[in-house]
Amino acid sequence: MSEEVDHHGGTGGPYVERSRADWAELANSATLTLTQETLSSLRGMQDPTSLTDVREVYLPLTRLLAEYVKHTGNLHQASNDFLRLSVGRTPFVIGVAGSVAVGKSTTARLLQSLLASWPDHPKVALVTTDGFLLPNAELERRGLMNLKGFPESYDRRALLRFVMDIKSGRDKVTAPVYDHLSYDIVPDQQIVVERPDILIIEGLNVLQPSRPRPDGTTGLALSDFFDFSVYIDARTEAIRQWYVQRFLELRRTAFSDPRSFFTRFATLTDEEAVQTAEYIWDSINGPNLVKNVLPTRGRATAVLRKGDDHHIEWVRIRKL
Ligand SMILES: Nc1ncnc2c1ncn2[C@@H]1O[C@H](COP(=O)(O)OP(=O)(O)O)[C@@H](O)[C@H]1O
Ligand SMILES: CC(C)(COP(=O)(O)O)[C@@H](O)C(=O)NCCC(=O)O
Repeated sequence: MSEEVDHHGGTGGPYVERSRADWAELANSATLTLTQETLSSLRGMQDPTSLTDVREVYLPLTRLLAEYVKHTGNLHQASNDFLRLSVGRTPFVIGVAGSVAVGKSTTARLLQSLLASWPDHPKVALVTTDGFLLPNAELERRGLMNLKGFPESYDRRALLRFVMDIKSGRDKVTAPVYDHLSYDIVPDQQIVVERPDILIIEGLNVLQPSRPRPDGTTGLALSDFFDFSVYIDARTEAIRQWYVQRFLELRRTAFSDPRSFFTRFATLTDEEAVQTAEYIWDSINGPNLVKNVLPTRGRATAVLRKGDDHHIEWVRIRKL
């Protein structure tokens, strides 16, 4: 294995970076139980993640996660002993962050499946933060319809309360549900999370710092309650291309569904569809990535960096 690569001044930076080849070696002899069929069902639209990628990238990541889960459990026990308490362990919370169209949902679903297949079969729940977006009617009222995905388009208080309730060890916590097809919150529908061993929370803004209050003080952030976090990274221009490609595919599929908010896009020509996707990217998702999402990358425990062809090229881990 080669020496660690470090872009932060010799060995002084707070991160260690591993090339894909070196990272892949860390899987050691761990066996992959995931089948091609399961992988296909977990992959997002146009996501080329292969079983080789799972073996070389995600398997080592889950081995590292197993260490974090085990040692967090030991720390919980030691803390209980010290405080002469016998409180139960709260769910281990993993945040998955990154741009729109970078492939967060594939990563989150893969992690859920791989972690759930550990020998002790932990209960692994997955919640996406889009359920905490304000309903379209409220976004319209606040003039935020063209800022969907920006921090201010979420009910941030409800999102923080959700994670705090999870970390309080509550038996049953609920989350609202978003539907990409109708492009809105689904009224009267909820996800129920009942004391999982592990909770994965995936979304653009999960690593956002808390926003300053009017008096200048700051409160708690979602990531204050994370035990581990993963940021999916790639060149901004590459993600823009993936967004446009996915939009073209959605035009052929989801947008043709009469229930879709975007039915008006189903009949666009290729050229018009590319222009529309580029416009949405350049006016909403691109600026959100640069202004709000990318600046949170340094807070992640692990960064998975993709090349322009979607394949993960290197992995960066925060030193402990
Ligand atoms: N307008 C849409 N209609 C239907 N599905 C969509 C639409 N936009 C995004 N999706 C789907 O929603 C999921 C999440 O997308 P996104 O938030 O961009 O995250 P990511 O690509 O990082 O997983 C993806 O599987 C994508 O295919
Ligand atoms: C729903 C999203 C904000 C993602 O939300 P997340 O789950 O990351 O909180 C995003 O996929 C989206 O729809 N953005 C709005 C601009 C667009 O239509 O691409």
